[in-house]
Amino acid sequence: MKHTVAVVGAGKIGEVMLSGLVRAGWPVGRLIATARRPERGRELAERYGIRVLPNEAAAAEADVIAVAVKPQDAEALMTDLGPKVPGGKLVISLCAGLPTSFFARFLAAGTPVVRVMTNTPALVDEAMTAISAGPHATAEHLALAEEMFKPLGRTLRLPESQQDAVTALSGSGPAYFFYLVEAMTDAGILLGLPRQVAHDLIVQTAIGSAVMLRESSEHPVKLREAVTSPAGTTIAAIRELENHGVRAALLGALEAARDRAQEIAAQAD
Ligand SMILES: NC(=O)C1=CN([C@@H]2O[C@H](COP(=O)(O)OP(=O)(O)OC[C@H]3O[C@@H](n4cnc5c(N)ncnc54)[C@H](O)[C@@H]3O)[C@@H](O)[C@H]2O)C=CC1
Ligand SMILES: O=C(O)[C@@H]1CCC=N1
Repeated sequence: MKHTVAVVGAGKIGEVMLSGLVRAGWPVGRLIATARRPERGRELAERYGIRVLPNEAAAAEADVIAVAVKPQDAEALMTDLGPKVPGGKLVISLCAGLPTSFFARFLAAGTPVVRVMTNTPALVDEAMTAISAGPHATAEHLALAEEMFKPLGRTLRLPESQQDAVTALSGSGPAYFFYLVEAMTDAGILLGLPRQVAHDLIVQTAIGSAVMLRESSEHPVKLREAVTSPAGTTIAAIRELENHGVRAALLGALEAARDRAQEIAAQAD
């Protein structure tokens, strides 16, 4: 924790990351945020006691520069900031789609770049973070990225070629589960339950199922079979899911998310 980290573009995911680092005991004097709007900067400084600096000053002071702007804003940011990033810094990209080679284009030769895809459950220290080495990133740089993201949940090292799939699966993944909970709560209302009761029932069911998935050594198919009684209620519901092509819809949805990541990269090329 002797490193100073600057989160450039501390919006939703940047704040999730900063809040996790603060909870993990990263010294607040070693955390810097940058923000486009001054009121956003003041909000972050008040909420976390961290410093808020302009991009260039943040990059000069930090050893680790985490880029958390939208991919569509990355080119403007890097055109301006990239040439001003002093040598010897580690650049971590949190951006969906953009390859590390995109960032290398704007940075001094030899600047190490690491690509990270995390997710919002970092807010409750249950993130899934995938870390990939880009140009000039050594084992030491990957270990430093892990040191930053491990307190926020699980981390995994993967080749960068798998990052668009990771983005589709675990980066966007929380949204799919929230969407399911939303839809199942509506279903409970359709069946006559009060909204709050339906919400509480499905949230606890989601938590219980997630803990079983993590802690039991059983395959998900086995876990589902154990709920599915012959001629029972569950199989009646599963027939409906199959009739509506929910499995195929999920395959298509994740493919669309992966394709969108590739499109973002192509647009930045
Ligand atoms: N929201 C999520 O669950 C996840 C997002 N990501 C990635 O994180 C990045 C940010 O996403 P969000 O946090 O959702 O977006 P966001 O829009 O909430 O945050 C981006 C922030 O960057 C700021 N910004 C833009 N240009 C700037 C500049 N030149 N200087 C300083 N600040 C600047 C914006 O004002 C905004 O506050 C994206 O690249 C996205 O792909 C990655 C994993 C999960
Ligand atoms: O929707 C997005 O593009 C970002 C990347 C992963 C999660 N949110």
